[in-house]
Amino acid sequence: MGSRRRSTLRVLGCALLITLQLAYIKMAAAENFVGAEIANIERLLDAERYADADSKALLLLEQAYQQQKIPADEFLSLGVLFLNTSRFEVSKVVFSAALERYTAKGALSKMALTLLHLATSERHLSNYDSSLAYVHRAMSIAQIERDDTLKARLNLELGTIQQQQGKIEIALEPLKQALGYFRDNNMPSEMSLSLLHIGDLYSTLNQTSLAHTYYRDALESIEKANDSRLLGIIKTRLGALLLKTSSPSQAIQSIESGLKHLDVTKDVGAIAEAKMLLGRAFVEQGDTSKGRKLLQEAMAFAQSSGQLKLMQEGRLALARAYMKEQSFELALAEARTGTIEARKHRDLRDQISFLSLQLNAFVSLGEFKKALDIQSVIQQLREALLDSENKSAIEGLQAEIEVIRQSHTLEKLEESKELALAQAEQEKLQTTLVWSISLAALLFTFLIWSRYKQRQQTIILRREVRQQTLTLQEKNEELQAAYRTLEEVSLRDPLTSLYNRHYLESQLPGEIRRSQFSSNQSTDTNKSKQDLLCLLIDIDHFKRINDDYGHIAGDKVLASFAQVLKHVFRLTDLIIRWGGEEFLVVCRQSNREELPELAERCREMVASTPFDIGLEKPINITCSIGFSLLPPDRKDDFEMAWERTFAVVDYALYAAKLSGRNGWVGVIETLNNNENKRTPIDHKFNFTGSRIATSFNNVASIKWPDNLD
Ligand SMILES: Nc1nc2c(ncn2[C@@H]2O[C@H](COP(=O)(O)OP(=O)(O)OP(=O)(O)O)[C@@H](O)[C@H]2O)c(=O)[nH]1
Repeated sequence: MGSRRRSTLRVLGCALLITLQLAYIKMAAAENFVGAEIANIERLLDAERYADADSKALLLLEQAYQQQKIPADEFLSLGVLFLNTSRFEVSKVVFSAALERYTAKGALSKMALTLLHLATSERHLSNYDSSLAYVHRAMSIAQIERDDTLKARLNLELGTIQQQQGKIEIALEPLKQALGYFRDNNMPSEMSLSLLHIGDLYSTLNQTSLAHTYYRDALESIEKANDSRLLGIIKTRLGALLLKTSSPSQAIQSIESGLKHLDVTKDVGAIAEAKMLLGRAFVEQGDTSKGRKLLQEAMAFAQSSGQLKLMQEGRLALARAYMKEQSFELALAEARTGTIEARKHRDLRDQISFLSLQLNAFVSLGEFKKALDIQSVIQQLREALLDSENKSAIEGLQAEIEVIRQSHTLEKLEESKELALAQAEQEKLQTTLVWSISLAALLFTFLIWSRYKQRQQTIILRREVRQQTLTLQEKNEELQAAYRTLEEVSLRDPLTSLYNRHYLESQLPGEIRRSQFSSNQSTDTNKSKQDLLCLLIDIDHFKRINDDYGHIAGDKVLASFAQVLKHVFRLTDLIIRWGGEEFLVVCRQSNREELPELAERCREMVASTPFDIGLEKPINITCSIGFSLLPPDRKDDFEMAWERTFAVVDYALYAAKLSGRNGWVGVIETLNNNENKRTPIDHKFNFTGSRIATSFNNVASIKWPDNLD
């Protein structure tokens, strides 16, 4: 008997071991699969088969979503691959997936790193607002984590964004902060990159000798680190500077030497930038056809990777080349397109450059009236630019004045300290003299001295207390920022940025109490805006969208759907992603009579909005809505009121779906005396009667769920 039990146990043990091993092998196989796919994608990128690499990466992402298993670290490194090959649209999508996963896991450091990469991708695509938003989110995490290296890297990115936005003076501050940190911590590559960007700023400001010094420093710092990519970039920037000081042949030499370094690295983005510069240099030297060829090559790359800034730079150079060749009409066409693009992106400097070109072309064509018109537009733009630069400069000056004021105060303090010391010395001499005369004088001097000492002690103590208070304040602010970040993470749905049901649960009891209190307080005349309204909205046949176009397209529809809801409802209404493709809206300070109008506005807006899912044509969708007054009948406690309301709107939504979708059904209010026949909803929720509204023919045509059984 005993031996049989032992052998049964052994068999069970073996089975468990095999199951565990199989699960492990399955997991390892999935990871190996992702790893192998990423290696394939890397090979495609190396072979410059970008379109194939893009679609393979998106497919991999889709599969990961379907299996609901996103290996965040692998996707982070995949994103970096795309970022380094200037495929910014794809890198954005891949980083977003990794960020979603890291956010769910609460991995703060990884979140911050991914946010930084997202900021870089958005910057290259000239989406500066999003880029800045990502940097600020990452910065608050770096603060919580006290990660100074990350802070410095974020400052470097921040300065680069501001530089590209044309905010030259403002950009200098974060770049110098980053440089200081990298220098103190002996990080040559990062230091060199910061020096390079500061050099760029001075070059934009036409302070060429300062720019040259920074570029030289950047070169010196990188030569030790032997980083070909940076070496190449710095040499091309030096070339750009030489071009400014009108030495095209020297510029060509420097850029070509830079290109040699870059060719080894296969950094296609940096190579395109260098080709752009080389093209400009050839145009400047007079070899316009060679220059134009290089410019067009670089512009094609800028277009394919969505880099507007680079595209505009190329367009400007191309227009100048046409001017040199006296092809004024062609130059005019390029300059016009450039002006329109620059206006679209509110880039004043670019607008002025392109308009100046148009001006020259019109003068050359003898069209002086047009030239004069353009001249006055340029003048206005220059004033606007001066205005915005003045504002930045004034801010900078104010900061400088504050620093000078502080240093003056310190100097004064120092002087008074020296005076005090001299006085003490004199007193000491006198004391010695007096001491030799009488003991009483000695005692008197001792008293003065001890009082002076006491005062010193008090000053030191006060300073320490002030310091401690400051540190405490800083800690308090950091803690509050950390709380705010954590609250954001747990109360928002990452896909649509709408609040989730946890948020509703935290807000609703207060709202219900407030509504009940104000409707008890108010007279009949001002009761009109005291109701709470509840609408449950569900996208029709959403599963088909996932099945037909894929999960990523489904996600895009959900995100755009949330935007439509924000248009339909007021800022003060609570819009919640209830789950999947279901959304719940609670309207405050409303009147129950508004319910049908609101539901119809929402239904109509959704049905008439085209939803872009990345295909050639947008798709159309519809939604169904169930609604009710909140609460529909008795003024119960919060739990009862909310449970009953949700059951009613859910039932009404189900009825809307059964009655044909793309419509709404709901309860405006319940009635104490009922003259009409009770509907299935009255029976279901024990209402004496109710006022029902619907978008379908009439109340009698509604197909109620219970009628089906
Ligand atoms: N893309 C995407 N799909 C989701 C998400 N959450 C839920 N879904 C899908 O939404 C679909 C909901 O399908 P159903 O509940 O059958 O409803 P439906 O197809 O909209 O049909 P009706 O509601 O009856 O009109 C399911 O296929 C879910 O997988 C999400 O966050 N993203």
